Amino acid sequence: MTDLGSSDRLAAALAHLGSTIDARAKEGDASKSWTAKLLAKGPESCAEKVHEEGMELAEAVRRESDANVASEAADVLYHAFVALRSRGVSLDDVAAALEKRQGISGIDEKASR
Ligand SMILES: N=c1c2ncn([C@@H]3O[C@H](COP(=O)(O)OP(=O)(O)OP(=O)(O)O)[C@@H](O)[C@H]3O)c2ncn1[C@@H]1O[C@H](COP(=O)(O)O)[C@@H](O)[C@H]1O
Repeated sequence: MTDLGSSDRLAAALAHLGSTIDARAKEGDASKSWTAKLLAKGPESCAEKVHEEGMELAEAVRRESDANVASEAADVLYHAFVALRSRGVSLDDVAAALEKRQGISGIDEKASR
């Protein structure tokens, strides 16, 4: 099995994606931009897309090619970012949530609840 590895490419691509989504939110045209179209529909529609794309990723992990798994994961990340934007939750907020968990085992965290 291949390691996940760290990826400067992913970090750069996600930063670019975040900026693009912000730009579409500010001046996107819903007839030309999927992002603007989704954002215009509000958080409920964004949530539906996150759910749908999550199911598609799960299905790909179960029985599809590595390329499809990567593609569906990209769909999930994109739609998660749009959903965050629809709620006004920033990437810094997500980073803070991830940082708080660093070094804490998920098993220990669950046991402490
Ligand atoms: N990363 C994405 C991205 N991923 C997926 N999608 C769109 O999300 C939509 C998903 O729709 P569907 O559910 O119908 O598609 P699907 O799940 O692939 O199809 P099915 O398998 O369900 O049939 C498609 O129109 C995709 O093109 C994306 N649209 C935009 N981006 C990024 O956002 C940027 C701005 O895009 P616009 O806002 O459209 O200009 C783009 O340059 C990209 O960087």
